[in-house]
Amino acid sequence: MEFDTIAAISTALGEGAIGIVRLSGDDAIRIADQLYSGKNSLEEVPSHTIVYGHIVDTTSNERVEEAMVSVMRAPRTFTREDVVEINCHGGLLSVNRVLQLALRHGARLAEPGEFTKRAFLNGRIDLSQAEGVMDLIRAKTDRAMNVALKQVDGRLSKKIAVLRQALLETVAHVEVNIDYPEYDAETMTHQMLEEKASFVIKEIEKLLGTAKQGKILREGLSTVIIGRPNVGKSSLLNSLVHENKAIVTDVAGTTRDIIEEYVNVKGVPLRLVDTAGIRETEDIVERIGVERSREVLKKADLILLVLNYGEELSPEDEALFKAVEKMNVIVIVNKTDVEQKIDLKKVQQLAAARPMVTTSLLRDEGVDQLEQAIANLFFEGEIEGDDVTYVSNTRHIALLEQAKATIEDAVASIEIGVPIDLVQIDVTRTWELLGEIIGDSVQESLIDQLFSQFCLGK
Ligand SMILES: Nc1nc2c(c(=O)[nH]1)N(C=O)[C@@H](CNc1ccc(C(=O)N[C@@H](CCC(=O)O)C(=O)O)cc1)CN2
Ligand SMILES: Nc1nc2c(ncn2[C@@H]2O[C@H](COP(=O)(O)OP(=O)(O)OP(=O)(O)O)[C@@H](O)[C@H]2O)c(=O)[nH]1
Ligand SMILES: [Mg+2]
Repeated sequence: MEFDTIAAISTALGEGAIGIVRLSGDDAIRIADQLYSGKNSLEEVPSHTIVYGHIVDTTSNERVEEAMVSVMRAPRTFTREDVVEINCHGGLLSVNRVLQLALRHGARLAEPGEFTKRAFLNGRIDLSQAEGVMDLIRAKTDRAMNVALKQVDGRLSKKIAVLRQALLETVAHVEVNIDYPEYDAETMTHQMLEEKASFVIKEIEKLLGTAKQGKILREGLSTVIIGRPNVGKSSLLNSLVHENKAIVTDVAGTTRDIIEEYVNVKGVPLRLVDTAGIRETEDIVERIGVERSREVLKKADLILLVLNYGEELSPEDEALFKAVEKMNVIVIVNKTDVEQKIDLKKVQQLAAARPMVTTSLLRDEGVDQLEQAIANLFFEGEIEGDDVTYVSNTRHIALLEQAKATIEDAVASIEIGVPIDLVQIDVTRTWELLGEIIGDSVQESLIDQLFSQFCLGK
């Protein structure tokens, strides 16, 4: 495909040792050569070499920068187009000046994600790999990074290709039977179609089975701290974040609204939410906070329920246990440094099979056990093996679910004896839905939207 030549700063904006201006497109080398002054013209240097020289403002004939310039000719490049990377001194102004010069000489400022988009449009990577690139940039833990890296490598793409091939074969088979009945092609019987379909269903289920963990790795585990006023919820957030983010006081009702923080707990990324203590309240501001607390509660993946070691269990505490009955809960009994009033046996009963940890956040005790409990809950016995292909992207999950429903429709139709050429419509649709994951048959507007979420220069 042919596009215009784009340019952008591809390194983080700010001061750094080196900043890179990247150009891609048919004119990349010609444009860069106009700014470049060195031993040879860039048009003459062999592909995939880096050369030393200066960047010159031709209007004033002034040396703007000292640079190393990489020249990479298509198609063995990130975008499959000619690519030039100008490595400048990493001050914000100098990198910007070089970019401005490139734009003046005919390059167009790239849109966010446009380099990666070209890698996709030029067929070097498919859509799920491109989405992996974005996840890679955003990954907050090593595990999340490994998942993204596998996706960039095309692990998911290959799985999808196998399923689509199986579906395509059945469709082709039916077509041959319909169009050329005189050929003695083996008739695609209902049973054969059903076998292929159940293979596809099983594989989709396997992929969807990884979705929960995959999504957690990618987006973070939505974790909500709840408990009566003053039990130490905000102190807990601060301990896990290892910073004082939330205001802690001895006044019950200190936290009025919701505080959110990202933390990495032994490889598990948490989106940690501190709430206003859930209780009946007269204060109208606080009441709004309490209502919002109840709302976030509904969407949580994990609840940290905090109790006070120095107080007897109250009906409110028991109500909290009830409110989170069907959820993932870790019970934390805090303030073990004060005199015990709580009945731990009773807590154990209420906690049932859920993990329970005692802490003194004041003395920084028990936090490690708590972190271990969180990690165990999500990775015990299921540390990812190399053979697991995680599905972590909401778009992919939705498409897999639709594909599964559609192929299940096909199976249901087979079972009630619907003619095979009608069943085939569902099979074809399933093939299309799976194709959307890798970017086959997706609309241009969706592609634009997906890539626009990237950073500038990627
Ligand atoms: N300086 C620099 N570093 C970078 C990038 C970049 O664009 N520039 N990348 C940008 O994200 C990443 C590397 N990703 C890349 C992926 C593929 C190709 C590439 O040229 N692929 C060719 C084959 C190259 C070969 O085998 O020699 C291809 O697939 O056809 C380049 C970079 C990270 N580091
Ligand atoms: N003795 C003792 N005090 C603690 C401990 N953890 C927290 N506190 C104190 O308990 C008080 C309340 O702590 P917060 O973290 O603000 O409690 P909270 O649950 O967020 O309170 P609200 O936001 O008002 O609902 C503060 O004075 C803390 O210093 C602990 O382990 N031992
Ligand atoms: Mg608080």
